[in-house]
Amino acid sequence: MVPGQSADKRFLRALGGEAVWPPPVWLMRQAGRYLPEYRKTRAEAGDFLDLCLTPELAVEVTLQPIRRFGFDAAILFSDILVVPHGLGQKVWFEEGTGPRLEPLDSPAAIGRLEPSALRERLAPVFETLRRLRSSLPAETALIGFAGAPWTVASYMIEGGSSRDFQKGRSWAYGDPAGFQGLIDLLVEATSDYLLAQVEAGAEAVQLFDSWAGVWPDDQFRRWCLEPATRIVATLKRSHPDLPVILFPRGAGALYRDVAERAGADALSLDTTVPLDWARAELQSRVCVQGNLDPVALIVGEPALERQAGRILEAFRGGPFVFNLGHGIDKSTPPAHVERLMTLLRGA
Ligand SMILES: Cc1c2[nH]c(c1CCC(=O)O)Cc1[nH]c(c(CCC(=O)O)c1C)Cc1[nH]c(c(CCC(=O)O)c1C)Cc1[nH]c(c(C)c1CCC(=O)O)C2
Repeated sequence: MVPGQSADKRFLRALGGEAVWPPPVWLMRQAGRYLPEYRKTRAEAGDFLDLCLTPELAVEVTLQPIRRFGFDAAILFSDILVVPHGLGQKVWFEEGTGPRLEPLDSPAAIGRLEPSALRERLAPVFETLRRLRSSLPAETALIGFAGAPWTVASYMIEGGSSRDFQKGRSWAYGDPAGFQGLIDLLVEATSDYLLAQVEAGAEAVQLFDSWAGVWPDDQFRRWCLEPATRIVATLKRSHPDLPVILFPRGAGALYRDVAERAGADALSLDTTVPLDWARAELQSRVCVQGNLDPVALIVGEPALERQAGRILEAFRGGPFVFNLGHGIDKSTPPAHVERLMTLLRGA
């Protein structure tokens, strides 16, 4: 058990391999701009990074979707880009353009990162988790998270979002040893960051590899699968019972390699993963989580019931957590989330 973990929570039982029915549910990006109460707190905070690093506000926005919908798990409110911030890279969020970073453009710039400062710089995140553990309902599990090394590296190198991550991929092909240096640094920083989250009260952790789907298979194994495997191993060395969820978004057929080799307890499936294949090849090995198209949730009925129904039918009888295939969109009507919860609780 991880510190203070309670194994009777439905979400944790599913991650442990039980077929829990009706299935536990939470939604990626469940705290966010589709909620009016989030927009209000966000306006008070000013800067997005301040919202992430002010425990009082981060606790409030984490709890907002729990109060409204009663999800089985709360995910820490933060962002994957607090890790570059914790390493000393300049990170800011611009209205309309999304995240911006001072680009890391040389091996020398990697040398200037400060892994030893990360725990102190991100101390407010751990305080947020401690407060959440004492304020969440007894049946609600608390999820910690981090971005996976490749996805975080891609933002660090590009200096923000990108369509195809050409700079990061070019570095990996042109100077694999140098790029490995950055990935290794991120494997260690991410493992340490997640360990600190667990010590502060996270009962499960999810690793988001949102851009895992851009690589040929050999590069995927080197830059996505291997780093994730190392992080899982480090976490399990200190906390053998800590459930770990991996989200190699867009990995396609390579999801099976992840299920077989990474040592994770659960895989979060993106919207394109075929249900029958996932049931046979993935759910036989790990708990699966997913994978409703966020657009079906924007649209609502009748598409919502049809799409949610297919997923429930496919994964019933095995370890399963209902979720989206990617984060909830800001244009989603909260009433559609309400409708989804009614459907799921009556499954
Ligand atoms: C790639 C990535 C990021 N952040 C994250 C990922 C991986 C998951 C994915 O692929 O969606 C993960 C993330 N970001 C956020 C959370 C909070 C927890 C949750 O509710 O799930 C989580 C788990 C809050 C956020 N992170 C961000 C917001 C919106 C900021 C705002 O309120 O203006 C939220 C609620 C900002 C952010 N942060 C990031 C981007 C690209 C953006 C801009 C996009 C946008 O504006 O919607 C980086």
